[in-house]
Amino acid sequence: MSDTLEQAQQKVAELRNTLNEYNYQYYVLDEPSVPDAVYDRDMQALIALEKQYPTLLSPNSPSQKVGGAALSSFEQVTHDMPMLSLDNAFDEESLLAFEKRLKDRLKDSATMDFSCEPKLDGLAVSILYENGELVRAATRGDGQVGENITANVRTISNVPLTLRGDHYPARVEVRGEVFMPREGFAKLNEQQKETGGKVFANPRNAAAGSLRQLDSKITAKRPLMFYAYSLGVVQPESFTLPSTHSARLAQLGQWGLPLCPDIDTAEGGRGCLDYYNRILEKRDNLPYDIDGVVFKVDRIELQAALGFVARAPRWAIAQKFPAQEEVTTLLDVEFQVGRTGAITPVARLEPVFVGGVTVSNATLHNQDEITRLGVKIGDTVVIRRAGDVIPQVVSVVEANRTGDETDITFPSQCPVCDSQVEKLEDEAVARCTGGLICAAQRKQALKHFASRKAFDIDGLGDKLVDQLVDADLVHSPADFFTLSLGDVVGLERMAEKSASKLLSSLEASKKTTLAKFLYALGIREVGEATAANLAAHFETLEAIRDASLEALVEVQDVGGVVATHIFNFFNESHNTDVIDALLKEGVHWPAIEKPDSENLPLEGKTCVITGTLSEMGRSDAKARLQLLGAKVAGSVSKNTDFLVAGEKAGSKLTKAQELDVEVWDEAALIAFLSEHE
Ligand SMILES: NC(=O)c1ccc[n+]([C@@H]2O[C@H](COP(=O)([O-])OP(=O)(O)OC[C@H]3O[C@@H](n4cnc5c(N)ncnc54)[C@H](O)[C@@H]3O)[C@@H](O)[C@H]2O)c1
Ligand SMILES: [Zn+2]
Repeated sequence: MSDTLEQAQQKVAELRNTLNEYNYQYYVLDEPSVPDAVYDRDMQALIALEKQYPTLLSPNSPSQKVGGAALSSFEQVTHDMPMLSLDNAFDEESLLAFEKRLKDRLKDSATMDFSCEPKLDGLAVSILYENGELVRAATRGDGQVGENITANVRTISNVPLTLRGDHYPARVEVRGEVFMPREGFAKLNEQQKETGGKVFANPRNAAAGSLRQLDSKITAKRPLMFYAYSLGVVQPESFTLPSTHSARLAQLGQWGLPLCPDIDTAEGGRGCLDYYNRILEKRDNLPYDIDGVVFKVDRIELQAALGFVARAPRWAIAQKFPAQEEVTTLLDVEFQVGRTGAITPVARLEPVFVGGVTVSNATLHNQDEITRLGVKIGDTVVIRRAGDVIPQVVSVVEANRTGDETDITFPSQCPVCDSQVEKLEDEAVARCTGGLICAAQRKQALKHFASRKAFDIDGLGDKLVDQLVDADLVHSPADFFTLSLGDVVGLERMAEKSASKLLSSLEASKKTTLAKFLYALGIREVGEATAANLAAHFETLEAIRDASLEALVEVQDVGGVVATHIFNFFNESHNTDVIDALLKEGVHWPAIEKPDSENLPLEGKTCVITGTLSEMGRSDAKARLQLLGAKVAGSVSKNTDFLVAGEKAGSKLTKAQELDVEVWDEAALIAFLSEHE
């Protein structure tokens, strides 16, 4: 390094300023502005400079202090014994160097035992028990003074309010980590999004934000947990405790304190490295976030001989895992159309190494998420990649804004097929409405069209649809009907016999029903039953095409959302072009004769369907019963006129028998239908 002292001084001042600001955001506001990896790099740079230029060292440097401060809104607690931080190791060499330092200092080269513990990513808490009763709990704060959070800690379900057994010190302080398991974190953020509450960047912030609440009723609703990892003050001093840290942890366990199930012991630095690798491998499958592992000299006597430096014990070290969060630049946003038409904004990133791989794309989920993040193109963004989960943009580093960033505009037209994009008010997802022609949705739409309950085209399975699309022979359903024998025979594994069979089943499928035709179009949320109701209600395709939203909600089982899907579908000209092409190819159906509603055989009757109907399927049965005037309900009551019970019918059948409701088996249903349809 060729820094002059003056340059170094300036750099040190800058780093201290930056780190103090990061500390404030992280410890006071519980809202870090940068990922830990960025903080750790700056801290390591500061430590290196202070080592190189010892005259620059100051007790006020962030490298010498335990980060954090007690908020004045809480009552303050002065710790009887300071709550310190931990030194960090970022690679094998620094861990082995740590072991060597210990041996040199102890002037003893014997292999040492270490207590090995996952480094839970939450916040340190001190819990004081007097005569076995929880009397006080506090945060670490600046290490000397913390915040009194007794009422909040009492709400954490696995923190015992009284110790087990009858042999414990009159006064004992337990230290450990309060954290939020991943599952609870994900649920909490879902809820917060729904209710417009604060969405947390990661489980550590969620834990800190939840614990440092002035209203403990809020804390009580948060899925927090506690694991103990050390003892603080113990009185009377004469109370006999085990002579190793690991045995003391076991003792805490006997008093009823929860311990992390993955703690272990190891021999020497090499043993520690084995443990590190073992836990690293498990990391993604653990139910909670950890940012590394902690190694502590196991024998208390040796710990005492080693002592402390300014902000951390000499006898412990945290070996950090590769970062799961990093910063990078958002270069652009592209919009991808999924198989169901859902449009997802994808962030194109300056490639960055995070979570063990180089990431150059991350999901932005949807428009609401873009709005929530307030993210713009050109921003410095925090990316998170944990396990196999798709990388996410978690926040924007606003401090890096230059003013040249540009807004992200969600397309109003599908980027693949140019059809209108539909976004319902209470749905997060925007969708392409060009279901029949959108290349992104093509295979899915065509497979649905050919399927049994739709056009029921014999011999046209999913694989063949893939082949036809890949060979560029079919773009929309109407193209099926223009296929020539030559087209089909040209495909791989297609003999002439099966090709001509396919053409004749295509021909046969042209004769269908209006209900099947509507179902085959693949309109969102229009299943068989809805399609049948639409057909019965409107009778002709023209009437449905021209129907207003108001007219559509008149149909049985059609609510506002489904009506909007139908309305938008028929108002997309790409779709109506395909429909016209299908009709031109000769697709037809018999006219519906309106049954005389006075004389509908099941008018005014309510029925329930349960069990497995092997011949027709429940939704088909439902649609057909509805066409005959029946109301199909979900549960059996005394107002039920009859129950259709297929195989393996359960509680509904029992209930019907109890209430003396008439029961039809599938054969009875089929007989009734064939007589009345
Ligand atoms: N992103 C930011 O802006 C920002 C700001 C400040 C700090 N940080 C992060 O916090 C770290 C520094 O924080 P720190 O001073 O709390 O130190 P630390 O997190 O590196 O280590 C000390 C803490 O580890 C925790 N811990 C978990 N398991 C433990 C165990 N088994 N035994 C003992 N302790 C255990 C305790 O809470 C303890 O206070 C930085 O390395 C950085 O990753 C980030
Ligand atoms: Zn499209």
